[in-house]
Amino acid sequence: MDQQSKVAVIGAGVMGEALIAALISSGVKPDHITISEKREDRAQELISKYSIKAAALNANISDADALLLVVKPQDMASVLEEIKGSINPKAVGITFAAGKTISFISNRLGTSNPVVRVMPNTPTLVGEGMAAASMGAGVTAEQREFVLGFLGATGKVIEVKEELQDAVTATSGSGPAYFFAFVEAMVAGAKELGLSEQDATTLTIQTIVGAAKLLDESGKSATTLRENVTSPNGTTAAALASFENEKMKSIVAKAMKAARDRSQELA
Ligand SMILES: NC(=O)C1=CN([C@@H]2O[C@H](COP(=O)(O)OP(=O)(O)OC[C@H]3O[C@@H](n4cnc5c(N)ncnc54)[C@H](OP(=O)(O)O)[C@@H]3O)[C@@H](O)[C@H]2O)C=CC1
Ligand SMILES: O=C(O)[C@@H]1CCC=N1
Repeated sequence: MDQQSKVAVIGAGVMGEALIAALISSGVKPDHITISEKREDRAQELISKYSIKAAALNANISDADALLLVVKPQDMASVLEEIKGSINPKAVGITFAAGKTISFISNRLGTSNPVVRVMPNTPTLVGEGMAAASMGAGVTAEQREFVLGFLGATGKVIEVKEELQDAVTATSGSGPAYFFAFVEAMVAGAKELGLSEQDATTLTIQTIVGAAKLLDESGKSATTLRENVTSPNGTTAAALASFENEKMKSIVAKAMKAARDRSQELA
C-alpha cells in the first residue's frame, strides 16, 4: 500500500472528517478517497471541501485497499452486514469505533480481511491528534506502515495491545472533552468572579493553549511546571489545596474508569 492506494471511508461525521484530513495530509490523493455517508448534505459538504468522491451508500467500495469504518458503535453491525459481500478480499479493515473489537469486526464480516483497531481523537483535525493502533492477525507490514503513516501525518500514534484500547479510549479518545469541560468550568468560575464572558473565555483559552505548549516544548514534567507556578503560600497553592480537598485526582480517576467501562460495554 502507498499513496496510490484507494481508500473508502464509511461514516463521515466528526471523526470521519478528521481522518479524511489525515489521509490527505499523508499524501493519499483526494480522488482516491471515496466516502460513504448516510447524510447526503454532509457527504456533499465534505466532497466539495476536500475534492473527494462519493459512493452510493456502502456500494462501489470493492476497489478500496483500505476501509475506514467510522460509524457509531451501534451502527457497526449493520454496516458490516451491508459491505461484507462487496469488499476486496485483500483490503485492510480499520475500525475506529469505541469498544468494537477486532474479532467483532472479523466475525461479522465473515471474511479473512485483516483488521486494525484504532482509537483516534478529534484534535487530528488540526494536526494534533493522538491515536493508538492495534494490529490484528494477517495485517501486512505495508498495511501497518500505511495506517501508522496516515495517523502520524496529523499527530502522534502509538501501538498498543488490543486489550488496552478501552483504557486508551478513556485517556486520549475521550480526553479532549475532559479539557473542554474544564475550560467551560473555568469560564463559569471567572464569570462568577466578575469577568465578562468574552474576557473569561480569552483568558481561559490562552491559558490552556499556553500550558499545553509549555508541556510539549519545555521538556519539563507536569509536576515541575505546576510547582513553577505555585509560590509558597500564594494564590495557586490556595486553589490547589481546594482541588485536593475536593479529591480532584479521585474524581478524574473515577470518570476515566466510567469511560473505560462504557467502552467495554460497547463491545
Ligand atoms: N468523536 C470523537 O471524538 C471520536 C469518535 N470515535 C469513534 O468514531 C466513530 C464515529 O464517531 P463520530 O464521528 O463522533 O460520529 P458521527 O455520528 O459524527 O459520525 C458517524 C456518521 O456515520 C453515519 N452513518 C451511520 N450509519 C451509516 C451507514 N450505514 N453508512 C454510512 N454512514 C453511516 C452517520 O449518519 P447518521 O448521523 O445519520 O446516523 C454519521 O454521519 C464512533 O464509533 C466513535 O466511537 C473515536 C474516537 C474519537
Ligand atoms: O464518546 C465516545 O464514545 C467516542 C469515543 C471516544 C470519543 N468519543
